[in-house]
Amino acid sequence: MTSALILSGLGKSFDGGKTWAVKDLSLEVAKGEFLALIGGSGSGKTTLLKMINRLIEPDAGEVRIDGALNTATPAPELRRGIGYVFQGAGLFPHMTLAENVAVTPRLLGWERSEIEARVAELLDLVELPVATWGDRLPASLSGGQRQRVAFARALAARPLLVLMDEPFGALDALSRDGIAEAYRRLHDTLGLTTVMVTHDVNEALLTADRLGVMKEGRLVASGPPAELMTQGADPYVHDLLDAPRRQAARIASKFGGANG
Ligand SMILES: Nc1ncnc2c1ncn2[C@@H]1O[C@H](COP(=O)(O)OP(=O)(O)OP(=O)(O)O)[C@@H](O)[C@H]1O
Repeated sequence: MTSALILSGLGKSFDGGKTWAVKDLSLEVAKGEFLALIGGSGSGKTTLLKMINRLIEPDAGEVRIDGALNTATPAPELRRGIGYVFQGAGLFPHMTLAENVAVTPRLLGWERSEIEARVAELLDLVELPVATWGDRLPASLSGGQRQRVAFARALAARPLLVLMDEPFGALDALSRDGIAEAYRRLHDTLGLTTVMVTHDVNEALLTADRLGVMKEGRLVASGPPAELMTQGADPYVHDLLDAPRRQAARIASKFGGANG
């Protein structure tokens, strides 16, 4: 079976080769897989993600999507075929929710009736039905609602590959949890392939099928959460994945007796 995504020897330097934000990175993502990229600040996660949809052009290596080089298609066209969700939603403030969701289908020249049906379907899917919510402007929504519209917009043109950069970053812990779960259901129902960059190790552990751990531009580990947590060969990977457990233990020891 063709992988959804193949990265081979990918590299990016922002200073003419003195240092590398991403270095010789190879990775395959299977169709239908949900991969979370974690790692410290500045480890190259966002740079890697943006090389997939060509918001950043690599200095080394190549990216294949469904077997085809991502350079075979002009970048704007390539991006219309890939869902992209980033922190803070990035909705167009002067457009209604329905217009925001319709942006890519419009650019692709879909029929008006087809666009309307798709917008209704997606706003339903993210539980903001078009009859009630379609004409609202983004400013009148909560952060979580805006983020749900951002998912609807990213999925409007039926991409099979979705890239997400800290998609839940601006939300409070409760909304974050609910929306991460809701997105995971969408991922499964629609048969998507998702690559998500996150700082939140808990979220990565709970949402993803596989984790990719980055450190100083390199992929230092990759595998299902359970495997990485138990093997823990690399001390950095172990420390990173063990952080939620250490926090839980500290909370338990601080408050454990409070409820009897
Ligand atoms: N446009 C740019 N120009 C120069 N340097 C850059 C640029 N974008 C990223 N970098 C550098 O590349 C390295 C990797 O950055 P990147 O944003 O990919 O890391 P990250 O893992 O996503 O970090 P964070 O978790 O803090 O968002 C950093 O050292 C960063 O300063």
